[in-house]
This record gives sequence, C-alpha cells and structure tokens, in this order.
Amino acid sequence: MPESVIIYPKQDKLLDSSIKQKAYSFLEKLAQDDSAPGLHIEPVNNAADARARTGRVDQQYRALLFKLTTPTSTAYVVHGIYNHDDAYTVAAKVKLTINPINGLPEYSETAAPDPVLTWAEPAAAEPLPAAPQPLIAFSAADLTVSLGIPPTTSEQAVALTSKDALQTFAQTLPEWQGLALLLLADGESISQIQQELEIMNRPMSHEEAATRFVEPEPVSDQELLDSFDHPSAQMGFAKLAGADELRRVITGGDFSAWRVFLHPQQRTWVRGNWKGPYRISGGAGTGKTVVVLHRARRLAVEDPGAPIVVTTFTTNLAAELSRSLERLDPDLRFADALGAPGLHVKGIDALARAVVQSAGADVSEAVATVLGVGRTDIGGRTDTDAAWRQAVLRAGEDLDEKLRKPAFLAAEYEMVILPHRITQLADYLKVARAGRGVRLSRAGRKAVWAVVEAYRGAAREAGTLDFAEAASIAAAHLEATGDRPARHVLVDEGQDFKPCHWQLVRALAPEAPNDIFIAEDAHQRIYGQKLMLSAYGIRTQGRSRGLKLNYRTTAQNLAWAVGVLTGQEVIDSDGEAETMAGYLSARTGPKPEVRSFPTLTAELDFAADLVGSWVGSGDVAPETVAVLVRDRVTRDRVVAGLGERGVEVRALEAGTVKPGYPVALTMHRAKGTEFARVLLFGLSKDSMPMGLKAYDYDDEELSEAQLRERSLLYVAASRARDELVVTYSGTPSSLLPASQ
Ligand SMILES: Nc1ncnc2c1ncn2[C@@H]1O[C@H](COP(=O)(O)OP(=O)(O)OP(=O)(O)O)[C@@H](O)[C@H]1O
Repeated sequence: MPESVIIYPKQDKLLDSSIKQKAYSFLEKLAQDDSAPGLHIEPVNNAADARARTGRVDQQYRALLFKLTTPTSTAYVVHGIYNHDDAYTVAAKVKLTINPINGLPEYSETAAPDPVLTWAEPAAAEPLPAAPQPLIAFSAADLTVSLGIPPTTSEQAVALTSKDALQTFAQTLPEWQGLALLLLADGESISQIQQELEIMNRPMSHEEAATRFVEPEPVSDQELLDSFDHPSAQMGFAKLAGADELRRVITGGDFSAWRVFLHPQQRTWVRGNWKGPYRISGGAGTGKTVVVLHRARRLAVEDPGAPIVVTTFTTNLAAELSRSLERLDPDLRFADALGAPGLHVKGIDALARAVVQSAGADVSEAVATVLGVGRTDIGGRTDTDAAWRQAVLRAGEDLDEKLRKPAFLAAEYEMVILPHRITQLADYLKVARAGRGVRLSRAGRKAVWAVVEAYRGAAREAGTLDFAEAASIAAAHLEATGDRPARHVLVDEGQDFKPCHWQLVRALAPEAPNDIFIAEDAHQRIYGQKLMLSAYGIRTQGRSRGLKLNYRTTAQNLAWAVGVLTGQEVIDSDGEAETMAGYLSARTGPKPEVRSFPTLTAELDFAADLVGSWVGSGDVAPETVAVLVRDRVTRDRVVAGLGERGVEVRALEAGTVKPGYPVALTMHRAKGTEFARVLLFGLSKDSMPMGLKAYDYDDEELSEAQLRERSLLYVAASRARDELVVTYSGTPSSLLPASQ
C-alpha cells in the first residue's frame, strides 16, 4: 500500500490542544494508507474544488484536505481540522490554486471575503494626521503584477498607515505575503523582495492579473504538487514524505521540528561556497543556529570523508547542537574523536582540552611557546578569580590599587598577553595593547607583568591551566605541528569567543574554501569583549547582510527586548557598528507585562499563580514555560518559593530540559534556548545590573560591562516565543526599557 505525502500548514495554532492527539493519529494513518477504514476519506458534495476531501478525525471533527494524484504519488494538502459542519462550509468556498503571477500554491475563496476585517486600523489608537503617510511606497498594482499579492490584499495593504495595523494584517495572510509587506514597509524594493523570496513574475497587465486572480487557469495535480517545492511555499507549508517525517514534525511538537524547512534567505547561507571564512550576523531568533545546523549537514553529506567541527561557546549549547543535528538528519555521521570523518560537535574549551590531551608529551613545546616554560602536567583547571587574587597578594605591590582586580588582570591576560604569546617582560613592554581601555605606563606594565609571572608560577606548581591558556596552547600546538584536524569549522554564538578561541578555530582547519563559517550576534555578547577577527588570522570575505526576520518571538516581545538595547552602540567582530534596523517579526501576541511588587513574597505569590496558570491552561507543554533569573541564588529561591506554593519547577543547570515541568534557569544558561512563555523574575535595581564593581577601574571597561548586562537582559527577553512577563520587587532595574 503506497504511502501518501502530507502537506501540512506551518501554523502554530492550527490545532487546539484538545484535538491535537487525535489529529496526529489521523494524519499518521492517512500518510500510511489513505484507504484505511475509519479515515473515511471522501469527496465533498458542492465543494468549490473537486480535489477537496474530508476525513474523519473523530465523531465531532473532520479534516479538510485537498487530494493531489500524480502517476507516482498521492498527496494530501491539509487545510485544517474543523467541527463537522464547518468543514463542509469551508469546502464550499475554498479552492487550491496556483498564484497566476509567481506560481506559488495558494487558496482562493470563491465567495466574497468576510466583511469583518479583524485587522482594521484601531480608530482611536493614533491621532490622524491630515494626510497619513502610507507605509508602503508602491501602488497596489505594483504589488500584484510584480509580486503576485492578490489585488484585494494589495489594495488593503497600501492603504495602511500604522505599523501595528500592518503587523496584524500581515498575520492574516499567507506567510510569504505577510513577510513581503513587512519588508516593503521597511523600505526594501520590489526587486530585493523578489530576490529574497526567490520569486519570478509572469509578465501580464494589471487587468489580466485581476481577472486571473478571480478566475484562475486550470492547473494539473502535478503542477500543484511541484509548486509546494518552491522555497517560498515552504515558508507556509511542510511537505512530509512518509509517516516517519510526519511523526518527527507533528508529534515531536517542539519548535525545532521546523528546522527542517529553510527560508530562502537561509538557504543562501546553507548552500553558499566561499573562498575562505564567512560570517553571518543577525538578531536573536533570526535562525542563525538553524543555518549552522543545515550548513553542517550539507557539508557532511557532500563531503562524507571530511572531518567537520561544529563548535560554540558552552558545553550545554554544544550538546543542544548535537541533538538538533541528530533530529535534523538521523543518518548523519558523527565523529567522537577530533580529526575523524564526520561531524565532531563540541564546546570550544572542550575542543582545546581535547587537542592538548591528544598532544601527549609533545604539548610541552606549545606550552613553552605560550607560557614561556615547557611542561606536561597540565591536567588541572586554574580557578582564575582566586588565582589572580593570590598572584596580586604575592607580587602586586607595585600595581596601581585600582588595577588589582581579577577582572582587569584576566582581561589583560586574555586580550593581550596570551594572544600575542608573550613570555617575557621585554615583549610585554613593546606590545600594542589595541582595544584595551586602561592606559598603562612602562612602570604599570612592569607591575602587571610581575603579577602575571606569579600567576603562571602558581599554576606551574599546581599543574593547572586556565581556559584561555588551554585554547592558546592548543592553537600553538596545531600551528607548530601543521596538523589540521578539520576541513570545515562552523561556529555558533561567535560573539562570545575570545582571542585564543579564534586562534584555535583558525588552527583547526587549513586555509581553503569553506574553511570557517561563523554565526554571531554582537548584541548578545554576554561573556566576551569586542575584538577584531582579522587580528587572529580570520579574514571574512565580505560580510553577509544580517538576518532580519525573527522567527521566534512575537513582534511585541521583540520590541520589548530591542528596547533594552536602544541607544547602545554595539560593535561587531569586523569592528563595525551592528544595527538592529529592520529587525522584524511576522508573529503577534500579547504585549509583555511588567509587574511591580512591594515584597519578594508578593512577587513569589504572583509568580506561583502565573506559572501555575500557564501550566494549568494546557495550551503549552509544561517544559516550554520558564522562569529566568539573574543568578543561581535567585533561581534556587524561585524553585523553593514556588514549590512551597504548590507549583513544581525544576532548576536547569547542565543537561537538557526534561518534559513534564516548567524550568527555572539563569539568564546565562538561557542563551541559545527558547520557551513558549517566559517570566523574567527579580528584575529589581539590586539584582541587575550585577557585578559592575569588578570593572570600576576604568570607564570604558565599566561601560562594556554595563553593555554586557543589557545584552544579558536582551538575551533573556528574546527567549520568549509567545508571552513575556517581567516582575520585580522594590525599585525596578535601570535596564528595563521605558514602558512602550
Ligand atoms: N525557516 C524557518 N522557518 C520557521 N522557523 C524557523 C526558521 N528558521 C528558524 N526558525 C525557528 O526560529 C527559532 C529561532 O531560530 P534559531 O535558534 O536558529 O535562531 P538564532 O538566530 O540562532 O537565535 P539566538 O541568537 O537567539 O540563539 C527556532 O525556533 C527555529 O526553529
């Protein structure tokens, strides 16, 4: 019995939770055998389209489908799951057709459109200026004949004058149309949009187009089926071949299932070939990780013998990348050992450690290059903060009082001394300290160097290395031996990498086409300091225009998150100002709520009620609800406080989110994750910004540290897919954006 292809609409809210399970099992059976008894796949009397079929989901619900039959396959396009009678009413109106201008599949309604327009502009929301400026600078006819946006939609779109109304309107349209309108309103030209969406227009007059939209030309099932392969069609529909893929996407239920389908813009980065390193940038949730995953897969499939490294800043994120790659393609070949064919997915510090360990006794030479004295007892890990304090006590008497801080010393070490492989005072006295805020006189440098020698001496005695030293030594080892254990290196969350990490990335792969691919967002820099990639041998070949479309968060959550960074200058790793202009989301939802409480107890009471109601609603899986906090102490307080109030929440440290319970985690731990509903808890003046005193030795470093705290709040807020609530007790944090 031949399996059917299911073409499924990519809509979050297609199915309500009460019907989900039944709908899943109906579609699974349909994919396996459309003649199975119980499915009742039947043509519809009086249907607008002869391809319409209904299927029995249960006693109450019917699926409305469009059946496409070709000599080699059968496909069902799912229109929706409806109450029994509604399915027939919809079937009487809707036709599956092909857009006469651009060839994309679409539904057309035979009856007049519903006069109740939910997207209508709110009358009182904005004072009406004498002549309101339209947001879209093109005529309705242009939108129709050049892009294929239906005439009525085009007329409505060009009349809109408020962004909110456009946003709401865009949501009611097929995804490619909504996106095209948002991009037009953002100032893009029609030809830019044609390129981005990879659409061509069949030339015709406006009159002819208007007729074609009302009376579409007949199209064959084969043509319709093929039209779903168009990249822009894949924005709105998922073509699922066979029960396995269906199960992965539908019952998988998690957002990452959508990673299977790429936006045309993303495909360019996945498929592109470049002579050397390439870097993409984009705001939170714009699909950078998705690009990295798909590109890694593409390289692994195209070049099966190649050792490929996929790396990121933390071990947790690396584990997540590895799981996502397995989900994306269960047949991918993974390599446990660095240098073996296949995908080797590891955090950058773990990679450094692996290189150092595998070097055996030979590592001594690289240790000497970096630290001045060769040794092989390097198994331990230096506790950097304590070690710098000790070194200051031992040798810091000449060091300016305000520079005796671990934060200053660690930054000087990681940003200047290690990357330049400085092992002697004479070299430190000469080195250019580009990019460092603090000025140092000759005597100042001598005083710093004395502390560095004490730091290194203590680590030598203890047999330890710190993370930056390990990365530096790993890079030096690979450089010296000429060993290049990877053919391709892909980096996610590159904004947090430190100079030694980049030196290691460079040393992992030989300079060759497609050697290094980097995804980063300078706005999310929460660990590192700004730097120039070119200083570490990574010269990116022209920078890719940043990704702008946010797939994760609603426009409302996005606006709040962006508000946290408004007015801040953020520099990317080519030394250029990174902009958030044009960053947009096509999804809408409730406005984030900021709630103030007189006491922590009251804040916890509210948090317990809120989290309890989110979980109790059954709209979302419990593990997609998260409480994000600034530090571990608050996290544990939330877990205990909510527990006492009868709401079980699990603290998330290492490992993955387990199903069944909401989670509480620090904002740092939340990097790279996403949740349906997020509570940012404890956003009071005393808890955020945190730890700035450590940087008060220099104004520039202090403002970088402040920016990192802002970025951290931006990271946290941009984890929220649908709903975001922010609470504090007492005085609010100064980082909260002014109410919008
Ligand atoms: N083409 C796409 N279609 C639908 N959803 C997508 C697409 N690309 C990405 N997404 C979804 O958008 C969300 C964000 O993607 P991703 O994690 O790759 O973004 P990111 O840019 O790496 O975010 P961050 O920088 O915040 O970690 C994910 O849920 C992802 O599955």
